Amino acid sequence: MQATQLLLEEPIRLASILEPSSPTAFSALTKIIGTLGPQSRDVETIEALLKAGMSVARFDFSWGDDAYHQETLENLKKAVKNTRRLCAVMLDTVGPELYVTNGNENAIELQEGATLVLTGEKGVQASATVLPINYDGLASVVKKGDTIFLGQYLFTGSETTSVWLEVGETKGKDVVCRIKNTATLTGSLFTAHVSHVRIELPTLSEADLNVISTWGQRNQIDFVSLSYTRHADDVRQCRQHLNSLGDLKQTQIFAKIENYEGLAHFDEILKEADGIILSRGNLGIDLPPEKVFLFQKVALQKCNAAGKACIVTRVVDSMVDSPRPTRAEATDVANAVLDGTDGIMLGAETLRGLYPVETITTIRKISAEAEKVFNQAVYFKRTIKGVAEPMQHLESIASSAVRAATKVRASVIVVFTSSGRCARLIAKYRPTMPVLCVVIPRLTTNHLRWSFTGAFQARQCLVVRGLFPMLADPRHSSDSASTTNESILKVALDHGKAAGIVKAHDRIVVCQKVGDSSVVKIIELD
Ligand SMILES: Nc1ncnc2c1ncn2[C@@H]1O[C@H](COP(=O)(O)OP(=O)(O)O)[C@@H](O)[C@H]1O
Ligand SMILES: C=C(OP(=O)(O)O)C(=O)O
Ligand SMILES: [K+]
Ligand SMILES: [Mg+2]
Repeated sequence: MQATQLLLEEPIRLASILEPSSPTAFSALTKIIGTLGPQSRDVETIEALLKAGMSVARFDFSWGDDAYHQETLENLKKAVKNTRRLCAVMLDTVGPELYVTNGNENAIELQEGATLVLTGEKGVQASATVLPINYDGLASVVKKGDTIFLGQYLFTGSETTSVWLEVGETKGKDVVCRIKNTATLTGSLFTAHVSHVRIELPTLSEADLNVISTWGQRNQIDFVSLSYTRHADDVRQCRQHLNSLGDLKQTQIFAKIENYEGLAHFDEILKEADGIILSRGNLGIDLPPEKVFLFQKVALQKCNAAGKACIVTRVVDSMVDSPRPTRAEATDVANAVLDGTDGIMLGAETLRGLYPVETITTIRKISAEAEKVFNQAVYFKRTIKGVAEPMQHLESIASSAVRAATKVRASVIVVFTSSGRCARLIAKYRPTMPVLCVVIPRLTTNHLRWSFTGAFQARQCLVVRGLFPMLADPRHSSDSASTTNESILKVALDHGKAAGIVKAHDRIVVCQKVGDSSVVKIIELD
C-alpha cells in the first residue's frame, strides 16, 4: 500500500495520535458481525453487543440445532426491541466441512510423534488413537505426506487445542497419521482442514437445504453465509433454493471463500454473490502464511470495485481469553479497514470468548481510528477511474453525491431508496461521513396477501460500510412526490440529530428522486 493511501497531514505530531477520540454512536463506519453462542446468547449480553456496535448476528449451524439457535434469536429480537437498534440475521451453513464429533466430550490428549487414525467407519467412539470423521471418502482423496489440521470448533489456530497431522498411509476408510505437535482437543466438535484437497461433498448439504427451508424461512433471514463456496454454481444453487421459498427471494447470499478452490474461482463467485466473506480461519490454513495478505488486498479491491460488500473474519483470536488484543491483531484490524473492508466478523471471540462485549468495542474503536486516516481522495479517484463511461445514471448520481458531500464537508449524506441499490452505490465511493439510508416501503402482493418491502432492504444495509438504515413510516406514500419526501427527510434528520451525527448549521447532501429525475441536493440546516 503506497504511503499516499494514508491521509496523514504531514508532519503529524505523534502525541496528537494519543488524544482521546470522541465517542459517538456512529463512531465507526465499518460494520461488525458477531457469531452468537454460549457466551453471547442472553438478552443482557446481546443488548450490550448491540450498544457496542454489532449490527449483524451470525447463527452458525456447524454447531447447535434449530431449537438452540431459535432461542438465541428470540433473545436477539428482545434485545433489538429494548435497545431500538436494528440488527440483521445471518444463517451460516455447514457445507462440506470435515468434522469429528466427540460425543462424550472427554478431553483428548495427543502426543507429538504418536499415531492417530482418522476413520470413515461409522459408530466409532473418539479416543486418543482413533477419531471418527464425517467424510468416509477421506482415505481416497488424501495421499502420503498430506497435512491435516484438526482444531476445536471455531479454532483460532494459535491455541494448544489444535493439532497438525501428517498422513502416513490409508487402509480402507482409515487414514493413519502422525501427530506433529502435542495438543489437547476439548469440546464436542472438532473441525478438520485438509490442504489443497477437493472434498467431494456438496457445498449445500441436504442438512443445509433443510435448515434454510425451516429455520431460515421461519425467521425470514437477511443473509445466508455460504460456507466453503468453491464455484459460482454453488451460489446459483443457493439462490434457486431461496427463490423457491417465497419471501427468501429477498435474502442475500454472502459467499465464504474458505479454501484454495474458492480463491481460484473468486471472480465468477463475486459476480454471482451479493457479497463475499474472506474466511481467514480456514483460508489461513489452506494458504501459506506469506500469501494471506496479498489475497486479502486483491480480494477487497475487487469487491470494492464491484460495489459489493466484503467481510474479513478471525481478527482478534487472543481476545477469546484476554480483555485486550495483541498489537499484531489490533494492527490487522486497522489494515483490513485501510484495505477497504466493509465489515469484520468475529467467530470464537463472541461465540465462546470470555470478553464478547469488549471485543466488539475494541473492533469499533480500531476501525474508527483507521477510518480517520483512510485516504478517501486516493480511493475515490482510483474507483471512479475503474468505471466504464458513459456511466450509468445512478452511478453518476451516487458518485456525485459523495464528491459533493466531501467538498462541502457535509456531516451526513441522506439517501432515499427502496431496494438499497442507490445506498450501496454511494457506499462504493467510501464517503467519510455516515450515510443515512431512508428505506421507503413498497406495497407488494404475491396474489395471496399484501406485504411491504423494506425490512430486508433496511437490514441488508447493516453489512455495508457507512450505511445507517432507517425504515420510513409506510403511511408516507412511496412515490417520490417531493412533499412526502420533505416530511420523511425531516424524520430522517431528527433521527440523525438523536444519534448525534447531525446538528444545527450542518450541511447535508440529499440523494432522492423528484418527479422522474434523480437529484443531489445540498441543504444548510438552520
Ligand atoms: N421513495 C423514494 N423517494 C424519493 N427518492 C427515491 C425513492 N426511492 C428511490 N429514490 C431515488 O431514486 C433513485 C434510484 O435509487 P434506487 O435505490 O435504485 O431506488 P429504488 O430502490 O426505488 O429502486 C435514487 O436517486 C434514489 O435516491
Ligand atoms: C468464518 C469462517 O468460517 P467459520 O467461522 O464458519 O468456520 C472462517 O473460517 O474464518
Ligand atoms: K459454518
Ligand atoms: Mg470456516
